[in-house]
Amino acid sequence: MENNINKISSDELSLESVRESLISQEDTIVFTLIERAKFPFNSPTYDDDPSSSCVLSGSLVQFIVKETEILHAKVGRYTSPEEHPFFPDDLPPPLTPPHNYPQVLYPAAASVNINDTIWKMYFDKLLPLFAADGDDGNYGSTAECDLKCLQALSRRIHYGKFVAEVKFRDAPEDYGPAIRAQDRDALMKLLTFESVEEMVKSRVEKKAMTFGQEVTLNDKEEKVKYKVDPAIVSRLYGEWVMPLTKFVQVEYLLRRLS
Ligand SMILES: O=C(O)C(=O)C[C@]1(C(=O)O)C=C[C@@H](O)C=C1
Repeated sequence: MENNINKISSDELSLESVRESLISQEDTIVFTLIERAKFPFNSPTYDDDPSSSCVLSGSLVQFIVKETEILHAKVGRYTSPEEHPFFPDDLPPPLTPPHNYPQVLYPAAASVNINDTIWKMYFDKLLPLFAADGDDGNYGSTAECDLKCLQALSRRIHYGKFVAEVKFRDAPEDYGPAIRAQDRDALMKLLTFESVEEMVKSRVEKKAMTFGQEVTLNDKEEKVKYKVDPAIVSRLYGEWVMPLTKFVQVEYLLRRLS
């Protein structure tokens, strides 16, 4: 079962419980990448200037993400402190009754949303690394897979807010002076654990091997094939997911005492 922070009250929050959630979210990220890799690149999905016969004002993927977020906003998705829309402007209010989320985060956390950066990273850097060249015409399904990847990455990266809150509560005497001095470098140093990062990279590579292994009944098959290159998943974490999670932590902490 997904380790959801909402089931954890503010008092039970610990570095261990938050790290457990990050570990569980790795599975979601690996599975969503595997699903996206079933389709080729399908470049018309990303065409900002679709043909004049098309009534969409942006790309197909923008349309799918925006319209899905409008629907999800109506059912209260973005009232959860774990969820961040990619197109936050003009979202409708929830039609569903409000949910009482535990107040774990400092209120200024709400202003931290780095989905623009995540969007660019996903489409400019990551997708070209793992989507095979080609066009099979399944643009709607492709955009739906992109949406799932983006949501999973955004959730994981913004989880940095919870990690930062725990770290602050565990050592206010260390973090307080750096926050008051608005010293980004000092905060980054305090919250970084290189040995943990190495473990995360190895684990996600192993998960990509385990979950994405092509299964055959031919025992003589010599070379095992993977649906998404495990080295790319490890690189995704090392170059983008963890640095962006740390960036969110710093942004959160800078606002923690304001
Ligand atoms: O586990 C932590 O302490 C985190 O801050 C999370 C995380 C990560 O993104 O996985 C980020 C920074 C640390 O250097 C190690 C790991």
